[in-house]
Amino acid sequence: MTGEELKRRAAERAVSLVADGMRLGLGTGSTARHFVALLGARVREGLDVVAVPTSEATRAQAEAEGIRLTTLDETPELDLTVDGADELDDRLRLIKGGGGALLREKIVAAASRRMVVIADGSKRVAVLGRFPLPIEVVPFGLGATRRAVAAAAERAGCRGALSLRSAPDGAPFVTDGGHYILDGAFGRIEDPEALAGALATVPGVVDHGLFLGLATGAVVASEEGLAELGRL
Ligand SMILES: O=C[C@H](O)[C@H](O)[C@H](O)COP(=O)(O)O
Repeated sequence: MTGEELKRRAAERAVSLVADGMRLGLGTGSTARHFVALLGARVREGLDVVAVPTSEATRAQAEAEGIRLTTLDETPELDLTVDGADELDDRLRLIKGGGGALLREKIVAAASRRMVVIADGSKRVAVLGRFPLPIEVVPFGLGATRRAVAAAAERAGCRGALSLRSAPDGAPFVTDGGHYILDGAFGRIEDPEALAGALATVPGVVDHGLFLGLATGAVVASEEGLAELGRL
C-alpha cells in the first residue's frame, strides 16, 4: 500500500466519526486533505456540518468541496477537529507545522472538544524530535529572537541548528499569519513540556509545533491495519 493509501485509510476512519450537526475543525496537509475530500463527498450526499479551516489552503479546498465554512468568531466552540501530524508519540503528544499551519491549527484544536490525529505509521515515534520542530516567529528582530530561542531550548536540554524556513523561490517562507518559521533540529526532545515552557518565554515566538494535551485520539494506518490511540 502506498503512503497516500494509508493516509486515506486513516482519513476514512475519521470521517466515520462525523455526524449531522457537528461543528468541525479541518486540518492542513496531505493527510488532512484526504479527510476534507471524503467529508466533501458526504456533504454532497446530505451531511449537514459546519467547519473552520486551519489554513488558506484548506479553506480553498473545503470551499471547492462545498463544505459550509464558519469562523471561530461565529462558532467559538467546535465538536471535533481532524488533523494530520508530523510526529506523534504514545502519549498523543505531537509535532506539527511541517506545512507551516501550526498557529491556526493549534488555535482550532484548542477550541475543539476532541482532536483526532490521522497519520500513516511513519509518523509514530518513541521520542519526539526527529522531525525538526517548527517555531513560528515574528519577522521583526529575527536575529535576536533566534539567539533567544537557542538559549531557551538549551535550558530545556535541546540543542541543534535553527534554520529559517525558505519558500521555493528562496525567500523566507511566510505563514498565513505573516510570520517566519525557524525549524529546530533538536534530534530528541526528552522533555517536550519543558521545551514548550521555555519557548513560551521568548517574546518573538508566536507559537511552536509542540501540541501537548490537545489530541484526544489518533488513527494510525499501517500495512498491519488501523491502530486507534486514545479516545476517538
Ligand atoms: O502545518 C502543517 C500541519 O501541521 C500538517 O498537519 C503536518 O505537517 C502533517 O502534514 P502531512 O499530513 O502532509 O504529513
